[in-house]
Amino acid sequence: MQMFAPEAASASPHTAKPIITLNGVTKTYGNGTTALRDVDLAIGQSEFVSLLGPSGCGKSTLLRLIAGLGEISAGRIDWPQTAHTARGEPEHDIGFVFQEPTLMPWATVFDNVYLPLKLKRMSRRQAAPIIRDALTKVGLENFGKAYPRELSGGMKMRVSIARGLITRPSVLLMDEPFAALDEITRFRLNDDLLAMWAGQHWTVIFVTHSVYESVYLSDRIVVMGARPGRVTADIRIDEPYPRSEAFRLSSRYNDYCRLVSAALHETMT
Ligand SMILES: Nc1ncnc2c1ncn2[C@@H]1O[C@H](COP(=O)(O)OP(=O)(O)OP(=O)(O)O)[C@@H](O)[C@H]1O
Repeated sequence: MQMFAPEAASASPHTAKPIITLNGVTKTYGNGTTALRDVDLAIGQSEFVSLLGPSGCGKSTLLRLIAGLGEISAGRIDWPQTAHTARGEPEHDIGFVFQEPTLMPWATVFDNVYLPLKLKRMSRRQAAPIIRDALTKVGLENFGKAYPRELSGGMKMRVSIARGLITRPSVLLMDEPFAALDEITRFRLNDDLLAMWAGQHWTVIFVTHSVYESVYLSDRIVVMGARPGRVTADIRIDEPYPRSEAFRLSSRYNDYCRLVSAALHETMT
């Protein structure tokens, strides 16, 4: 595996304690497909990590296993900083945002965002200020009463992000959330996501196919290769936040994109 580490140690979050560790994680599906083999990875608290790799290299599988959806075939995933229930299950809150906003079409924006709190048995009255705050953060404060069919693709994705964040999770898992959006909307949501992350500093694990998006957003890019899915490079984007259009237009951004593209190319050939 290639490691691209910066010369100088940078301040947190790079030096943060791991919040999730994967050791020798292997996943073989019932049909015999080995989606992941021997994945070792430590995700630091408050890191913004992108998983980048060709189609079928196991990015979504990895995200789902971290979310506790599906059995691991070998190896282990640990949450070293998290308390455990009496049954040994980690007590962490995870937010999940999918590529499709997956909103309930019959429910208003308010009710869509309310769902995770409702599942936690919080009353509408108690939840209302929390939902208003979340909708304000994603720029939809005036759309609580709207239905999904009345929203653009970007707005639906904002609702999905508000719903993913409503329980104030310590880890937000995002599976190609902006892949279906046009470039302008995507850039805007990239900026909004970074602004929210700067305020809260949850840990983000972000799956993408886009080198450009991963370099803009992440402080670390984990490149994966296929057949079997494994980590082939771990690249730090040692560039301060907040990031802006100036970073996107800078030569450093270009250099990082070239470096990451080369690592991706290598894994595919
Ligand atoms: N439920 C399943 N049953 C059997 N095989 C599966 C299942 N889910 C995924 N796979 C296989 O596991 C491998 C990894 O799939 P996964 O969706 O994790 O990759 P990915 O990197 O997220 O792909 P993409 O970028 O195209 O979304 C693929 O070969 C896929 O066909």
